[in-house]
Amino acid sequence: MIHDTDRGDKNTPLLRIDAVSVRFGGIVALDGVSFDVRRGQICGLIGPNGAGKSTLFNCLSRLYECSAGRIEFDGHPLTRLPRHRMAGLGIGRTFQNLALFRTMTVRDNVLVGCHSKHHAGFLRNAFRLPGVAAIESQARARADQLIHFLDLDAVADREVADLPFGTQKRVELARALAAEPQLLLLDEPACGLNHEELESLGTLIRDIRDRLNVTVLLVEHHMSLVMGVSDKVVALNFGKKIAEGSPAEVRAHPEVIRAYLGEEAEAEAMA
Ligand SMILES: Nc1ncnc2c1ncn2[C@@H]1O[C@H](COP(=O)(O)OP(=O)(O)OP(=O)(O)O)[C@@H](O)[C@H]1O
Repeated sequence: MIHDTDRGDKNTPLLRIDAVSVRFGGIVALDGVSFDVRRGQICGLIGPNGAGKSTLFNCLSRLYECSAGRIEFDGHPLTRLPRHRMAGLGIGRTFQNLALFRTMTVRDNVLVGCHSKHHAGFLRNAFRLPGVAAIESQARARADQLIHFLDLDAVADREVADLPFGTQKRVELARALAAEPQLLLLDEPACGLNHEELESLGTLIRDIRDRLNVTVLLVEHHMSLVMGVSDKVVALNFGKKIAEGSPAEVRAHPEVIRAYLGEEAEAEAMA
């Protein structure tokens, strides 16, 4: 619908995490974690509380610096990029606790996302120089497409603060997609959703990949969602990668069972 279909070399992983470690004083939040995410993949990242999932997301958004290791995005080292170059690079993100402009309408929130990619520059905007109107109308068209894609037409002109939590989460998704990311980082998208919303979330994540050509890295505690939607799953525990593979492989991995359920459950599962 909206995205370029062929960006970058198809054989290079879109995201390469290579021996990444993050330390906070004496705490090792990530300890030599490596894995790749291929273009067009939905990759689930799981692990018990404190495993290091958010720390990894924060490294990908450059909110945290890696203490060691390297992250490559689309073949380029992300770890050396200045923070101000992150906007427009092609990594979109949603947050566990929504990060929306609550007193703005749905449409304006999505437009903010469009402008983070196609800003016309302060002087151009201030003097309404040629090109500004075209950029503005492209942004509006794109916002309308995404509002429709996320089934937000009926609330497009309502203030975000007045909407149910599940709807606000879809607004956040629309805004992240408005910047035309190649990679979308979803931080616990199922958290706080009701049963019905949960059911449609899996389909929506697949649609984002299939119809918008966006690669997805998903942190999620809701196991049936992450196992149902992911092409591959990476499991962390105490900052280390303990398993990587298909959902079925990771679900059956003894270290994953031990991390989630304790050693007794592992013995039961093996029996
Ligand atoms: N800014 C920080 N300062 C100090 N310690 C931190 C910081 N951020 C994370 N940590 C620590 O790093 C470890 C990994 O935390 P992280 O939040 O990445 O885990 P998580 O897998 O996302 O957990 P959850 O599922 O509960 O969100 C934890 O021990 C946490 O306390």
